[in-house]
Amino acid sequence: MKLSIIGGGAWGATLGQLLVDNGHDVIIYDINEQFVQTINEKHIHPFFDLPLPQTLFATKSLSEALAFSDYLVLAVPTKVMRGLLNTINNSITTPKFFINVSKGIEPDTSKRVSEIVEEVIRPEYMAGFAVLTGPSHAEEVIRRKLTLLTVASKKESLAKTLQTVFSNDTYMRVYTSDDLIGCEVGGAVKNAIAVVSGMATGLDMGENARAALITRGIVEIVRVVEAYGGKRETAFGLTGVGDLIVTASSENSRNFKAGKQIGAGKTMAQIYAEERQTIEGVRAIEALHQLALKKGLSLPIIEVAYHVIFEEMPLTEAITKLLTRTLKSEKID
Ligand SMILES: NC(=O)C1=CN([C@@H]2O[C@H](COP(=O)(O)OP(=O)(O)OC[C@H]3O[C@@H](n4cnc5c(N)ncnc54)[C@H](OP(=O)(O)O)[C@@H]3O)[C@@H](O)[C@H]2O)C=CC1
Ligand SMILES: O=C(CO)COP(=O)(O)O
Repeated sequence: MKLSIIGGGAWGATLGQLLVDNGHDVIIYDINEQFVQTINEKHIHPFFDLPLPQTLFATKSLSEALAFSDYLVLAVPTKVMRGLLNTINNSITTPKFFINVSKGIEPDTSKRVSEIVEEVIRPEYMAGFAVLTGPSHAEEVIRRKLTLLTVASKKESLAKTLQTVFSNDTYMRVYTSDDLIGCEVGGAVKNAIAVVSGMATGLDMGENARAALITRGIVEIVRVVEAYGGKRETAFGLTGVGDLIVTASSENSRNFKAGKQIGAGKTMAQIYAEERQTIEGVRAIEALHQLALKKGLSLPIIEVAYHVIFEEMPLTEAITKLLTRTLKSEKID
């Protein structure tokens, strides 16, 4: 099959290698001239300094990427997603399948990527939508380490096709799901919880506290998944708990590392100045804070992060706020 990857950063370029390993023809589109050159001339991953397949080709031309195939893998940060989709909508001339691999929720609108795609792309050019997500640090997939993902779509046939396209017998096994909402939401909320887990680690609160945050974070994932109309069971699968486990305590996670730096006293401005790569969790915290207000959801861990990051509340004060809430039963409601 032919596929076009839109965004050649850590994840997009890694998926490029996976798809070439699986025997597909791939083009990567990225706005970053240096990334495109690195992929085409040095055959090196732009972030990891590891070899990429010689047949993996990158371009700075969106029209070339759109003309190449009918399958668009959306691998850009969610903050540029709407703008990019508008450009795509103005350039496409044939229907496309959209496969989102980014993880986030749009602040202000509280929209998931599937909703943004549906809103922006003219219906006659929308062949189908799927999300491919789960616990998958690019740092490991690029080294062909064993990884399980889930592909979800309202169209069962599309999910099944993509399951075959992305799976292989050596390091990648893909499951299907019919719960598009649950899968999309899990990936976004776990990033927010990973930031808080990093904060606790940066503050040297200990492993008990981190386990507590991760476990109570699962409750917040469940609440958000259900608030969007997703299934509770999805929150406990690869795209929820699975992705939370891999993100919320890993030095490979940009979200966890950003949280750690906040815990150690850095401001977001300092962190952004030092980190080239996408930190989705901070934007998710803003979006989820707004969602909690709109829908009356109880998301205390995410609220703590919001106070610290967006209202400059000292982290220790935010934690006291969390601990002095009314005592209650552990059950998920
Ligand atoms: N890294 C990982 O392990 C995983 C990441 N993801 C998700 O994938 C998404 C992308 O993450 P990741 O690859 O890590 O991020 P990176 O920051 O590594 O890469 C993003 C890439 O998109 C490019 N880009 C930005 N704006 C545009 C645009 N308008 N058109 C085309 N390309 C653009 C960036 O270029 P420039 O640098 O010039 O801005 C950069 O090359 C995120 O939502 C993330 O949560 C999901 C699973 C795993
Ligand atoms: O989504 C990821 C792993 O599944 C990557 O997480 P980070 O963006 O925190 O690095």
